[in-house]
Parts: sequence; structure tokens; C-alpha cells
Amino acid sequence: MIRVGIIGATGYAGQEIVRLLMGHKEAKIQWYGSRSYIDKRYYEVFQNMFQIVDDTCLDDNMEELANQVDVIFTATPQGLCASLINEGILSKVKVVDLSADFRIKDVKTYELWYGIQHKTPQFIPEAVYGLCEINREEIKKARLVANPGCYPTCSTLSIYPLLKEGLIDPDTIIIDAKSGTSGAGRGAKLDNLYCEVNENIKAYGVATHRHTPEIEEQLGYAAGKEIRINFTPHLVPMNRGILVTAYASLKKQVSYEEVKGAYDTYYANETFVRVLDRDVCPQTKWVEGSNYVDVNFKIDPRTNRIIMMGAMDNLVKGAAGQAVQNMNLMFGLPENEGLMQVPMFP
Ligand SMILES: NC(=O)C1=CN([C@@H]2O[C@H](COP(=O)(O)OP(=O)(O)OC[C@H]3O[C@@H](n4cnc5c(N)ncnc54)[C@H](OP(=O)(O)O)[C@@H]3O)[C@@H](O)[C@H]2O)C=CC1
Ligand SMILES: CC(=O)N[C@@H](CCC(=O)OP(=O)(O)O)C(=O)O
Repeated sequence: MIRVGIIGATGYAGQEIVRLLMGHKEAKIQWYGSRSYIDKRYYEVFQNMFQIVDDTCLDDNMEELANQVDVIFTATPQGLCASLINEGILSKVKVVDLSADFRIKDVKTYELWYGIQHKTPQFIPEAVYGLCEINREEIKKARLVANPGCYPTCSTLSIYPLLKEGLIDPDTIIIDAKSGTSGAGRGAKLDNLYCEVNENIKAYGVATHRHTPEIEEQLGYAAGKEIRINFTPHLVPMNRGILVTAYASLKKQVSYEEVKGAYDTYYANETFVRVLDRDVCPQTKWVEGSNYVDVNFKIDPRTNRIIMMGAMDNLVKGAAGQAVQNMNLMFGLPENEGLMQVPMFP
């Protein structure tokens, strides 16, 4: 049994890790870390866990935690993991960080976009970006995994095959993305009040969203050069789900079969990336509660541009599901263990 500790178990992403691990055959949670609910029963924070989890919430003492578990998930605000981690901890325990602290290789870029000073930049080079379908072999050997952001996961997986195969011009990519409000976490915020969100849709972070450099870095690796994109997220009145619609110019005229072949090259053997049938557009409802990302595309011959689409659950493949997938890889377990939930519909 892998012994698991979660720092930030009382947030949306942390709770989703707990939910998924309840169905995992090889993992047992030993530490439900919190800041505000120390000594409270976990089920008192989330009553969906009543008669399922009886444990009490503990603090965020990573030193102590590292002596008791085999893997730590940090599902905490930006900057916290970087401030707690050290060599002694990493020599004892594997860490999967759900925040952005170790995702961006250039520390100055991280500090600029996140507005905080990185406390442990010495660990950035060894951290592996945990996009399982792309970095699988490196993840297996890692002791520190940077779990990707929700928008970057959906955007990168939707666009990646076309950049790798050189079918699109990397400097023409525009990403329009929409997210449910659980993406913003459980903390009370004016922007996420019912009256602000319900019956409403709005863009935010236009040309300034902190996921922009993360997406640019990952797509840049696929393109083989530095790139710049336009990325516009929108908040939509639903609990879960991310929908990406991305646009790019094709480098030449291509057929449906050629592009489908590019997607199949990378995803035909992937359990969690489903390339949908021709003309079927991904929908968030078809992936809700599951670790799947549904992708598809449509060529517009009038403009010689291509529209790439992706849908996933921000809390599962966009956070907790991918984190568990990373843990499975790091411990040599079947990659899909605990992750085969069928999407909920309707
Ligand atoms: N929500 C999503 O869809 C996604 C989230 N993420 C990332 O996951 C992380 C968690 O996000 P999310 O669950 O949404 O956020 P929440 O606001 O829902 O939860 C934050 C968690 O962090 C804990 N926490 C806050 N401050 C501290 C502190 N100083 N010390 C210890 N624990 C602390 C909170 O504890 P308490 O409640 O006890 O105060 C809570 O458990 C973030 O980095 C986020 O960017 C990544 C991808 C998607
Ligand atoms: C709807 C919403 O507010 N979404 C969050 C992003 C989700 C997230 O969790 O951020 P990381 O992936 O970087 O950890 C936002 O736009 O800030």
C-alpha cells in the first residue's frame, strides 16, 4: 500500500484526490492536511464523505508528514509548496504539486506572472511537468512532479499533435477557453457569488492570464521554438468542466484523414485522450467526473485554418485525476488505477 498525505485536502482539488483515492486499490490516505480545519473530522468539512472518511484533519507540517508517507500531494495556493519543500523532504518522499510552483522552467517568468518570489528555485530544473501522455518516461523517474494547470492540460492536448507534425503555423494560435467555477477553488470570492456567475458569461484575465506562459512553454517544446499565443479564459455558470476552442493557420492544404492520422499517432494508445468521431464536437458533460479529455478538430477550407477542440473535467484530468495518474506512474502501478470512472451524464 502506498501511504498518501495531502496538504490542502480541504480544498476542491484536495477533496477530489480524496474521492478518487477511495476507489484506489494500492493507496491509503494517512494525512488530511488543512489550514482552517485542524482537529476537525474530514467529513465535517465535506459531508459527502460521511461514513466514508472518519479521519481528523491535520496541519501542513511537511517535515513530519515526510516521515509518515510515501507520497505527498500539495493542493494548495501558489507559493506554498515551494516554501515548504527541501532536500531532506525530497530524499524521503515523492511530491506531486498541484500548484504552479514548479511548472515553469524560467523562474523570472514565474515570478513575473505570479507576482511572488520563488522560495526554492533550485528544485525547478529537476521537477518534471506531469502531463502524463507526453512526459510519461520522465515522470516514472521523478521525485518532484509539477502537475499541469487545468487550462494548459486541455489546451496542450488539443493542439499538440498538429504542432509536432508541423501542420500548423505556431505563431497563429488563438485559444478560447471556458471554465466552470470550481476552477477558482472553494474560497469565498465576490466574483464567484451565485448572482455574479449564474445566467452570466464573462472573459477574464484577457491577455494577462497566468496560464499563458505555461501553455506557451509546453506548445513551444512541441513546435521546437519559442512561441506566443493569444489565450482568453471565460467563466461560465457551471460547477465543473473546461472547454477549449483553439484556432491556427494550416501550413498547407490538408485532408481530414491527414489530420486524424496526426491525432492518432499520439493518442491511439492513450486511455484518457479520446479522439472523437468525425464532426463530433467535445462537450463537458461527456467527460464530467472522469479522467478523460475528449478532443477533435474541423478544417475550414475557406480560410485554411483549423479549429481544435477539447473538453475535460477541471477537477479530474485538470487536477486530481492527473495527479493520481502521475502517482501511479511514479510508483510503477497501472496508470489507470483508481481512474476508470465512467463520465456522469446528464
Ligand atoms: N480547482 C481546480 O480546478 C484546479 C486547481 N489547481 C490548483 O490546485 C491548488 C488548490 O486549488 P483549489 O483546490 O481549487 O483551491 P481551494 O481554495 O479550494 O483550496 C485550497 C486549499 O489549500 C489550503 N491552504 C490554503 N492556504 C494554506 C496555507 N497557508 N497552509 C496550508 N494549507 C493552506 C486550504 O486549507 P483550508 O481550507 O483548511 O483553509 C485548502 O485546503 C491551487 O494551486 C490551484 O491552482 C490546479 C488545477 C485545477
Ligand atoms: C475558473 C478559474 O478561476 N480558474 C482558475 C484556474 C484554475 C487553476 O486551478 O489554476 P492552476 O491550474 O494554475 O493551479 C483561474 O483562472 O485562475
